[in-house]
Parts: sequence; structure tokens; C-alpha cells
Amino acid sequence: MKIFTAQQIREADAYTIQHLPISSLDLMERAAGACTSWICKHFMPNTSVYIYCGMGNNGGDGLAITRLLRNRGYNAHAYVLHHSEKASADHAANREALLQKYPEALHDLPNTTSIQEPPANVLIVDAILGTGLSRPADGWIAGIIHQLQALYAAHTIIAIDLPSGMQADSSSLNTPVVKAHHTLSFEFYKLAFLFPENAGISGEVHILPIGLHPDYIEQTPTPFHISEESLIRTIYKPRSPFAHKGTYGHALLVAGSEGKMGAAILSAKSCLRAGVGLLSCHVPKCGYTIIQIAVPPAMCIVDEQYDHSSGFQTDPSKYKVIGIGPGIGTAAGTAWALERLLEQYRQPMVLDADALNIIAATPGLIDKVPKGSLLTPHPKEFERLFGKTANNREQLQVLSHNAVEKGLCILLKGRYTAMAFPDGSIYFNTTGNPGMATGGSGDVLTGILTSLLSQGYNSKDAMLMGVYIHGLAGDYAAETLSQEALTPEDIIDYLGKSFLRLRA
Ligand SMILES: NC(=O)C1=CN([C@@H]2O[C@H](COP(=O)(O)OP(=O)(O)OC[C@H]3O[C@@H](n4cnc5c(N)ncnc54)[C@H](OP(=O)(O)O)[C@@H]3O)[C@@H](O)[C@H]2O)[C@@H](O)CC1
Ligand SMILES: Nc1ncnc2c1ncn2[C@@H]1O[C@H](COP(=O)(O)OP(=O)(O)O)[C@@H](O)[C@H]1O
Ligand SMILES: [K+]
Repeated sequence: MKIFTAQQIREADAYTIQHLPISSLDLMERAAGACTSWICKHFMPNTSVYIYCGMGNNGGDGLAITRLLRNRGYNAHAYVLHHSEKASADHAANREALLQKYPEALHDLPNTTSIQEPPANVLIVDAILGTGLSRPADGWIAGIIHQLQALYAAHTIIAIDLPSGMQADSSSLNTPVVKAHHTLSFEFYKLAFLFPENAGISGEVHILPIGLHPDYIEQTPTPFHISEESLIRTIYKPRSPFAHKGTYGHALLVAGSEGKMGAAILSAKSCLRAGVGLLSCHVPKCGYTIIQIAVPPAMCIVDEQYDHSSGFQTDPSKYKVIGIGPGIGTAAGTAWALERLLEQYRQPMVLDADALNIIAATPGLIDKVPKGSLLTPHPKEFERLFGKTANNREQLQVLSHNAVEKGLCILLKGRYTAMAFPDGSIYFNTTGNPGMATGGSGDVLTGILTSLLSQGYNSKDAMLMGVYIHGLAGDYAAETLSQEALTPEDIIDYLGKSFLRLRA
């Protein structure tokens, strides 16, 4: 699914009106109808609903929703906030329609008043500002937004299109924004919903289709996408009936150190469960028995040292792929070994955890990483690699810039893991849950990505599919076990169910 900017959404709106037999007022009626149906499905007919409306089309939606809810027996009231002298044309038309049919439902609030605390159980709808927000809200309207924020604890708040004050394409850090329990967003996710620092502002997001023209959606380029199951299904390649273990590659995982052999076990087990043909693990001497017993299908290359600095005597290019990082530590010998490896190995690799920390601490080393490699930092590792950023929007720019400039596939882990590719595209993953916020979940991802590269998936496909099935396995695990009880081993155990879903 594409994610469009506020400007592109306006163009989609205009294109639809121009190319389909539908007026802008009818499109607003359709949008308001979709919101009304959603509200009617979730709240009883005699519910009291206070709808706060701005002077633009977001407010127009609110006025239409008031009328449509009244038609269906709800005690709906529109409060029009006069923050601007001029109402949009469709706002004015819907004001008139409400006045004609339900004059008692229309209340005007001049720009000197404040919002009265509604009686208990009143449902609040925020239709003050939508995608037309041209600057951060300030003055009287900022005060109104703060008053609505104070009602969050006692009332259910539903935002229309996006919470008022939120800019569709930017971070809402330090700006006044309504906090909603639900957001009914038209046709598309907004970029701002996906930023960690906007967490808790939009509540649950529900995308309501309103029939914007499919040609505009298809033809209009955007770097931003949601990674969806339909896309992953096109990537997934079932195994060939004539396959043998050589078909799916020989992968090398460089992982573990004293006290951190668990990271090596997790990435090795997930690599096997994700379908690799052959797996060798490069582990320090202290990890030999551990890995041999814990992961019998894996072969083992023993480092005579404790830090991976010996044991790469054989030519590493014989491996289809190398995954390096989980639990390796950042000792000088390990950094030396990584640098030698990057000099010798020229195919796409997977670099995670301490491999990234070493790269961050060694000037120029990132330029030696083979093109098409997958880098999997969490936010702290990202900051070490690419520096501090002012907000999540800027962080996304830095992510994409580095992916393009260095020819790497770089992700940034989180609720909606962002994946940036050398072609400039950025995808957000939606699978996964807070049960996965536990040490070792990332090691599992490293194993999966290494496995998919080994099986011949190209770098972009491996990252998109690997991140998706990692989250999906976590979701399956949480369904049966709860988020609290979920451990990284459970993600590995449910990988099978994720593959079965893609096959179905
Ligand atoms: N997508 C679609 O296809 C469809 C979209 N639809 C709906 O249209 C919405 C977009 O409507 P829109 O363009 O009229 O803008 P909107 O958000 O109401 O704001 C404009 C008003 O806000 C004001 N204003 C701006 N910034 C401000 C500030 N900082 N502080 C204070 N005021 C500020 C600005 O005033 P001015 O800048 O002129 O002073 C003007 O009065 C969209 O979100 C969706 O709900 C559906 O109806 C149909 C299909
Ligand atoms: N709240 C969440 N929602 C979705 N996915 C999550 C959430 N918390 C963590 N994850 C996923 O779990 C993984 C954690 O990785 P990481 O922080 O590297 O863990 P570790 O280094 O301990 O193995 C990432 O893939 C991340 O996207
Ligand atoms: K709104």
C-alpha cells in the first residue's frame, strides 16, 4: 500500500473529482458516510456524540457526520470552532444541510470561548483540522487542542482523518495535537502514524476506503509504502521438488562470545528454520560444545581465540552469504577480524548488533561493506552509525540517504520497522507486537535474513520478507502464549506457521 503526502492526497481528491462522475461535496458525503458506519458499528444508537468541527473540509466532514448520525438515531451535536473567518465551500454546504434538517444540533463557538467538559459517556469526535494543516496549531486553536487532550482519560475520542494538529508528513514532537483512541483515516496511512515519537496520538488507526481514483493511486510515485501480505506473497518462492541441500546455499554465521553464546544459538536456529541449505557457525573456542549440542544440524568452525580473530583461514567467498554480529562483542581482535572479512568478502552480507557497533566506531569501514548488504540496527545502533537526529522525520531521511548513497538495504527496528533500499524506496512493516520487545528477538531476525539471502532471494526481497515473517511468527506466538510470555525461541517455533500462511 502506498503512503502519500498531504499534497498528494489533495491531488488524489482533485483527480477523482475531475475523472469520475462525483462532486467534491459527494466525496465528502462518502467520507462522512464511512465514518458514520464505523461509529454505528461500534457505539449504541442512543449514544450522545459531540463533534468538534473546524472551518475547513475536516470540519465539513464533522458537520456531515452529525447529520448522518442524527438520521440513525444518535444524539449528535456539532460544535463549530470559528478559528478562521472563512469556511470552505463544502463546510458551508454541510452547515446549511445540518441547519435545514437539525437546527438544534448546530452550536457555534466564537474564538474566545473554551470547551465545556461534556457529561459522562459522551463520545467525542475530533473534526477540527485534517490534512489542510498549514502550520503547527497555535493561539486559540492550540488551547482548544489542549482542552481536548484533558478529556482523553474520561471520554472516548475519535479523530477524523488524523488527530487535529498532527501534520500528515512530519513529526508531531513538541506540537499541540489531539490525543485520540481511534483515528478514522481516509484511504491511506499517513506517514506521521508510523513514527515512534507519535506513539499514542492516533490510537488505533482504521483505514476507510472512500473510492479515490485507482489510476491516480497506481500512477503516482511515492517512496513510502506499507509492506503488506499481498506483496510478500509475490516475493515468496516455494521450494522446488528437485531441490537438494546445495540449492539453498551454504551460509556462515559469525556469532557469540563468552557469556553471549545464546545469541549464536538463536540466530543459528532461526537460520535453519527459515530454510537455509547448509549452515556453518563461526564461534569462539568457549562456544564449541555449546553450539554443537544446541544446534546439531549446524557445522562449527572454532576460533582458537575468544574474539573471532582467528579461524577465517579458509576463503570466505565459498559461502553464499555471511551473517555477522549477534553477541560477538567489540573487542579489538573482533574489529580486526570484521575488517579483514570485509576486505575479502564481496557478496551481500547481513550485519547486525556488534558488527554495526564496530562499523560505527571505525571511520571509513562502512564504505567497505559489500553493496546490497543488509544492515539491521535498532535505534541506538542507528544513532551510533549515523548520528543523532532532531526527530523521526529527519531520522527517516538519514536512513534513506545512507541506503541510496552506500547501496545498502538498511532497516530501523521498531513497532513499524522502516526499511530503506538503494532504489530510494522505504517500506514500513506492520507485523510484530510488543511481546517481541525482549532481548534476542533481533538475533532471530539476523538468522532469518541470512537464511533468505542464502536461498537466493535478492537483498530487497529478503529484507521485506524476512522482517514480515519475523513479525508474523511473533504475532502467532503471542496469540497462543500472550505477549508477556513470548520469548525469542517462540518466534523461531512459529516461523513454520508463517511459511504455511504464505503457501496457502
Ligand atoms: N482526502 C480526501 O480525498 C478527502 C478529504 N476530506 C477531508 O478534507 C480534509 C482536508 O480539508 P482542508 O483541505 O479543507 O483542510 P482542513 O484540514 O480542514 O484545514 C483547513 C482549515 O484549517 C485552518 N488551518 C490550517 N492550519 C491551521 C493552524 N495551524 N491553526 C489554525 N487553523 C489552521 C485553515 O485556515 P487558514 O489557514 O485559512 O487560516 C482552514 O480553515 C481532510 O483531512 C479530510 O477530513 C473529505 O472531506 C473528502 C475527501
Ligand atoms: N513493540 C514492537 N512491535 C513490533 N515489533 C517489535 C516491537 N518491539 C520489538 N520488536 C521487534 O523485535 C526485534 C528486536 O530487536 P533488537 O532490539 O535488535 O533485539 P536484540 O538485539 O535484543 O536481539 C526487532 O525486529 C523489532 O522490530
Ligand atoms: K481531525
